[in-house]
Amino acid sequence: MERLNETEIKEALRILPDWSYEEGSITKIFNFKNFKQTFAFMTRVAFECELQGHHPDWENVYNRLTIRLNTHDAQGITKKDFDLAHTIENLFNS
Ligand SMILES: C[C@H](O)[C@H](O)[C@H]1CNC2=NC(N)=NC(=O)C2=N1
Repeated sequence: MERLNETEIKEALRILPDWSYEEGSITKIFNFKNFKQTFAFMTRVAFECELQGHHPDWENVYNRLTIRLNTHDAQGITKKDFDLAHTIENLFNS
């Protein structure tokens, strides 16, 4: 899949609240009430990742979840990352 350039990435980020482009990934920090809520959300995300064949680099510390998305094969950001970011947002907002 084709790598997006920096202008395309900035443009696509405009409709993704609190996501930013940092160090080769698109990233967002999610905060929850507690660990259980956080891990429940991670589980829902994990099933979607399997469906999409695309997976985040993520880090969980108690009620905080940092998600970073990039495409290894393309060595950058592709539409796959934005598709997954939108899926994650939809799950977060439902
Ligand atoms: C072998 C497997 O299909 C690849 O490693 C997939 C799986 N999940 C992936 N996830 C992400 N974020 N980037 C990839 O390039 C990627 N590639």
